[in-house]
Amino acid sequence: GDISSQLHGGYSHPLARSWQAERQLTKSMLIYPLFISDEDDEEILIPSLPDQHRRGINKIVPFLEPLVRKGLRSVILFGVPMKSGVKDALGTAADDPKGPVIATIRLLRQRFPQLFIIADVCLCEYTSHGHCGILRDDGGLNNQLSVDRVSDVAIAYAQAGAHCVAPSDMNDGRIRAIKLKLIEEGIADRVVLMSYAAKFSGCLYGPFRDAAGSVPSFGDRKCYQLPPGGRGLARRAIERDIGEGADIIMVKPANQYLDIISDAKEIGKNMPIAAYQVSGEFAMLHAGAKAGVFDLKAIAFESTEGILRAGATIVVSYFTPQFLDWLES
Ligand SMILES: NCC[C@H](CC(=O)O)[C@@H](CN)CCC(=O)O
Ligand SMILES: [Zn+2]
Repeated sequence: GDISSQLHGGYSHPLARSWQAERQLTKSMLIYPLFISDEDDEEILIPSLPDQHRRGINKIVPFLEPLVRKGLRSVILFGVPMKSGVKDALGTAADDPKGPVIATIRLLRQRFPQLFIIADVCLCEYTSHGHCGILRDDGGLNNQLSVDRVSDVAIAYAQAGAHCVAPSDMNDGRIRAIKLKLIEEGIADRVVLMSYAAKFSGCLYGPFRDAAGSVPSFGDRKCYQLPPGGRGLARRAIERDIGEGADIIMVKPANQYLDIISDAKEIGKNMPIAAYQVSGEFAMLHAGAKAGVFDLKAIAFESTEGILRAGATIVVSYFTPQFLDWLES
């Protein structure tokens, strides 16, 4: 037939096939989530999140040493207060100078100078009600109080030495508030502001909430995380956060939201786009592999390469430790 119908030759060799990808997965694209307990010697497997643990500050360095040696470049910290009586309506413990996140930021900065430390910023792990902000009497989020509090926590993490703060709260205007406070503190030039700009409500965060003890005590997050059908709303949230000063835009979840990642890349064409393969997506892949649907390593690569194909060059992945081995070989 007509030679123009012949495409097979262009991908007839493994190297030619790899050349078809616009972006190749490398170790430096990967961010590894860590759950930091306030029980210093704890190291507990998280049943619903395969291969992941909640660790106290005394267990973090020995765990990270081999990973850093293998090329781990970045971690994102989630504080998990396990001690009783810590949580309150304001999430006061979030920026406790002796709390797990601030202590771990300081420790990791000192122990692993090359490691890029990202602090997730939210209140849901620290509030008695489990919501990502401060509540009004009617149970909704008080936007001003929530934004004031979230931005204060972000500054505390930055002052403690976090290279990057990543507010996952989804309160309106928190990016602008954090950027302004970073400028006021004179540290805006040394802190990356990564916005969870398009973060959707839905059913894919269950294992994380088990791990972090951050299940809302009532209601849900549908009034502040985006509705899964809201593609235009996500585009508006991305545009807003870019305008408010975000340095990196993150989309979350990832594999169920590849169109949003490509929208984010189109809108934020001049900036890096991150995506978070969340706990439910990760656990689902493990369940599929366990059920014999596919090989775990194969689906880890195929799902992550799909996230890159959509336009992300930064991936928050619970597969990171294995990728450090798989990308080596
Ligand atoms: N701050 C919200 C945490 C949020 C899940 C939730 O809505 O509870 C994510 C963490 N940023 C969950 C991440 C995950 O499921 O892996
Ligand atoms: Zn939250």
